[in-house]
Amino acid sequence: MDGASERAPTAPVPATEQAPSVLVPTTEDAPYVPASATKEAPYVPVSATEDAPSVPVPTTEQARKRKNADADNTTEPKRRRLSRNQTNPVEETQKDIEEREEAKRNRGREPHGSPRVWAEKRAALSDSLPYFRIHQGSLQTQNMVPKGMLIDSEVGPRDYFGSQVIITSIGGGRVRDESTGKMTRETDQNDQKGDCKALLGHIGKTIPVIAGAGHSKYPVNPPHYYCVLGHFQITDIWAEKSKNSHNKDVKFHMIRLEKVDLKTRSWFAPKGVSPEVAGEFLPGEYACEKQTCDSCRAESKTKFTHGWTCLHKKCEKFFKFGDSDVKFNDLRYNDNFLRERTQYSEVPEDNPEEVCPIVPGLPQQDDDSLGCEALFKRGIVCPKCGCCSNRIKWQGWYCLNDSCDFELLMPIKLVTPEKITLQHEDAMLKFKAWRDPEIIHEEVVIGLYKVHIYLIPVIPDDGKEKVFIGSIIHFEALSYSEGSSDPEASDNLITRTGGFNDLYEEMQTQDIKLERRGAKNANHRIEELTSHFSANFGAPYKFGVVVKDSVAFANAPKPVMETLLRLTWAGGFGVKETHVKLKQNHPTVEHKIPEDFKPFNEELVLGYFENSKIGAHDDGEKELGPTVASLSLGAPSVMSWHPKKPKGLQAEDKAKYKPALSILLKHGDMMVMHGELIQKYYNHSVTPMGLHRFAMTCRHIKEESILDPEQRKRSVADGKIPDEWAAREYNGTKDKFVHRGTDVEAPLPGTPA
Ligand SMILES: O=C(O)CCC(=O)C(=O)O
Ligand SMILES: [Fe+2]
Repeated sequence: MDGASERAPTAPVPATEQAPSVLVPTTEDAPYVPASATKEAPYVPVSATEDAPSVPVPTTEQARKRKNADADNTTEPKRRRLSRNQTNPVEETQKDIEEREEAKRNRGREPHGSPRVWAEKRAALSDSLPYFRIHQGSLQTQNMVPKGMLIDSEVGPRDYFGSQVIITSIGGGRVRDESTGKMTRETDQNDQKGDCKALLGHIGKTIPVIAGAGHSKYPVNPPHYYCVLGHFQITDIWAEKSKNSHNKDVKFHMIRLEKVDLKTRSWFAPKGVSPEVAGEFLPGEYACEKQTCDSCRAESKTKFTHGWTCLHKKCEKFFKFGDSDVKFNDLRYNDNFLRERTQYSEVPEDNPEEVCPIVPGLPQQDDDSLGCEALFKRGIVCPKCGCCSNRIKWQGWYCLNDSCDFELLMPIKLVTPEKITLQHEDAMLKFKAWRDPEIIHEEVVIGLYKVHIYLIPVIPDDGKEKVFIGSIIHFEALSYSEGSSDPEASDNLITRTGGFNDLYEEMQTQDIKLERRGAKNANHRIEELTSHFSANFGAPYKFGVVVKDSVAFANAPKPVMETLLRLTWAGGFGVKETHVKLKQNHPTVEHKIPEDFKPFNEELVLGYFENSKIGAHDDGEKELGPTVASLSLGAPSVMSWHPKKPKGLQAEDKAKYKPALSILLKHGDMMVMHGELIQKYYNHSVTPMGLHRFAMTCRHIKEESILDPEQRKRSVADGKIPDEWAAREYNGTKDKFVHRGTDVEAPLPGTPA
């Protein structure tokens, strides 16, 4: 699959209603050298200076261009851009320079303690914390209630990061300036929308706060990129003003958060520094004065060293400081505002640690769960070291901290045939098949398969001749279609000894070593993982990605090899039948639909949990032959093909666009795509409708396409079918495994006598 290719982001942002406002923060561009997992390993600070070299992290637009789309995360919010000739209004003042120096000093300081929860990668953080499930943005909300917040690299001149107090601007409504890469605010922030509305409705509420090492005002050198700071109370939200790139005033909102537990020293207070210097105080020690505005009669705190101003944005006196011509960037908060502490009125049932524990509990399987429900695909926080750890392996969780040995294994319970039948019945009620009228549908029955042959054209622009570019062939295993055959019968494809139920059971009981892999921004801090788990057998499919742990056919487990024989039959039959049908007078693109079938030398196994899926992509890498065949086991799933460029539709409307073809792949069904142009003109996607599914897909990797001699040698060796398997074949007409070229039944290698 052109993996990194065209895979549409799959799931919507979980647990939040609005598109996150702050995107990949700017200092995502700054290099972060992950502290190795040991506590002593220092965090190498992101230098606060401008000359910090930047890591070329793709902007979302670049990322889109790079066609990454497989990730198990979020839809990417749209972002407006500033044109190149607009200038960034933020000029550096003397204060900025001093603060930058201070920030540098802070970055040299060791923290007083260590965080209870941490992560090096955003996907691990967001996968593991119920209070921060968003993969982009800085505020998680649920039904407009704030649940958790991240402060990272978007740091304004008045942002404050102390041992007990955090002040930051509320995200939303900013655009990225193309020339500087920084987020800037061009228009007034709407407080009736998004994060701002959610936060304004919850002053006094407590939420966990996470800090990213990209924050230039971090008071210490943090041990990891993302560290949970603890529970904070929202004490103040107010409006301020700054200038946009056209030097016009824009209004936006700031938020002040205060640590709930003021009695215990913060882990992120600098080590060896007195509480007073670290900014640690108790309620009653300081108070910020208030004044009533003589114009709007509302109260505002005296927040700035420049003196009092009305902070009610509709008032005519809003943000006016006497007669002086204040430069907004010069304004600083006064000490009393930073030092006052709010008495937290603790109602026992509202104890934030009970309502939302900073270290969430480990997932637990009950009698009714299989272990592959969506909940079990989430990450965990390691109870030993606090490291947020994605579920990467099919078998369970392994702490991502190299120096921690915690593991939590959770074998999935056997999915019985009865469970598959139930899921199948449910899917039949919900599924609506769809075929574009331009696609020709033919049907033949062979053995116990009802074979649907779809001849696929390039859907023509008006007036042009329709040209066929290949076929999609769906082998429907008859036992699950109308007029199903007797489940007890020995000729039942699914239930017979050695049939699909047995194959499915073997796949479940053998360790196939399925893993989730990096889909987007691989190896970077904002890497996303695929939604599904995978393992490759035979010739390595993707040098660089899956390849390192690809297993040669010689070492592949029996169900993988059995599937290879089954799909080889389906592929050969599909290619033959495609040409039988095309010869019935259908115009084709010559030479693009070969008549000979190139045997498979690769098999990719995908494992799907509940809600896993594979987003739109093609299997059109240049190394691949023209035929791809797959077998489905377990939960039924919807497989759809979309034209890549729908006529007259803008890219944004693509999501609403009907696929050209949608079929239901059921337990035991096989699917063949033949013709390389199908991959050029169409994307496909698969969405399972159940809890547990395997898809095994065979391809032909063209030896001659691998330029590196070492890689080519390995590809040929690994893709070689061991003699005992090569001596056998599947005869689909008779649903039998036979000695190759004969009619004589042959037991499969590894079958108990
Ligand atoms: O899950 C499936 O049936 C298909 C998977 C697929 O498209 C792929 O492996 O490229
Ligand atoms: Fe695919």
